[in-house]
Amino acid sequence: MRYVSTRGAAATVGLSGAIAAGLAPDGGLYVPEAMPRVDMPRSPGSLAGTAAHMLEPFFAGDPLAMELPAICAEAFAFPAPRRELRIDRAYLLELFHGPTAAFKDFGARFLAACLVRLRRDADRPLTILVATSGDTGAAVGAAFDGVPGMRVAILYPDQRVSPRQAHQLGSFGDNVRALRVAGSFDDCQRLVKAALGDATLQADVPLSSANSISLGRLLPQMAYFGRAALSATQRMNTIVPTGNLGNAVACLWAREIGFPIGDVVFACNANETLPEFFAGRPYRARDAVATIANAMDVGAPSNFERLRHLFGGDEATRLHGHAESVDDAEIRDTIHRHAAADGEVFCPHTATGIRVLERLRMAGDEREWTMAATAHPAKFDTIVEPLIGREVEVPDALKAMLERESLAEPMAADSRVFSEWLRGWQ
Ligand SMILES: N[C@@H](CCOP(=O)(O)O)C(=O)O
Repeated sequence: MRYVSTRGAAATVGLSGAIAAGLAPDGGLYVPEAMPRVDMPRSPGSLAGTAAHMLEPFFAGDPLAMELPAICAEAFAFPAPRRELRIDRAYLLELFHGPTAAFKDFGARFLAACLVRLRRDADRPLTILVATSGDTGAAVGAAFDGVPGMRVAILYPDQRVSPRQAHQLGSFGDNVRALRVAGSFDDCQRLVKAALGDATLQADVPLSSANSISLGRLLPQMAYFGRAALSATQRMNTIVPTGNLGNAVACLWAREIGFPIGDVVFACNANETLPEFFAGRPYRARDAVATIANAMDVGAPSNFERLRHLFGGDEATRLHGHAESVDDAEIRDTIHRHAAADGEVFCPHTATGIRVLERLRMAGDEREWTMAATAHPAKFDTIVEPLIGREVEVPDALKAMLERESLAEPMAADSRVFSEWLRGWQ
């Protein structure tokens, strides 16, 4: 399998090359030259087993192919149950049972397992850059914490992540440093992409990415959608809360390779880049606005390039997807109402998906839907607890992380300042 850039101006590469680079040299995102078709397993099997089966053609011909089962076993070491909600014909795909209580744990651990193998003989450390609006950074920090030969720089928008997320981001060992950037998530993403595209900087400081721009993050995210779809009794219509569009593209790729996934709807917060596009207006990236579903505060979703590439242009993309915007008042109302009526407690991001389901029901849609639950509500205690009138139990791994010391350094939203900081990291 070979990979091409969405911008079409970079040489094709194998999977290891694409994972090592993170971003293509022309600034585009790597995608498979042709999407494979995968035979459906007879029964769902384990999550790690489904992942290895789904990803096999993507690894074909690559030095990592032999190690794929071991990589999957390391990454998919905790469950992703699809459980029936106490809401009519609705299921929740719980993706928050990993060490940092968000879906990003799967992809971050998969990427770490790949990069450790690719860098076995490297004589210089690799610095992994990650822009985060709250969840990715901690997952990547946890996956690379203390790993020899690997360093992580986490960039997050200062004051625009939840207090517990901020604590997590600064709670790792010396090889993981948290930078609180004076700006938005989109500024953080710009700094990361500028650094990755700077050949002179890369000669001094070898860099890679751990955002969903990296195939090593995106490909494994197909697995839990595929596994969940196999366990459903009919094609799995799916609502995916989304910001940077990584999870949504992973779900669509899983459908594209043949897994029984039906309609896919993107649930967004008040950041309207995608809802506006799907409503027929031209794609217009802008700076993110702050919301209580902060991990989705993205104004320029990186994976939009992959979406457009998958369907071949704007009109075709609009035919295959749909996006809805949910504002903070609706998110609050959804969390409050469901806790009171049926005892279901959702994080603000998952609540956007639940709200979109309610809109579908109001429009007469009677079908079965599955909502991706992106993070554990305990990460957003300051928002959720006042709405539900009680404490949310904190998962053990998150509790342990919150007991550690936490430290973050200030960083200007300026790529020259960031490059110098990287050069100065001894
Ligand atoms: N929602 C993210 C933003 C970055 O997304 P990614 O999937 O590209 O890493 C976060 O929580 O940081």
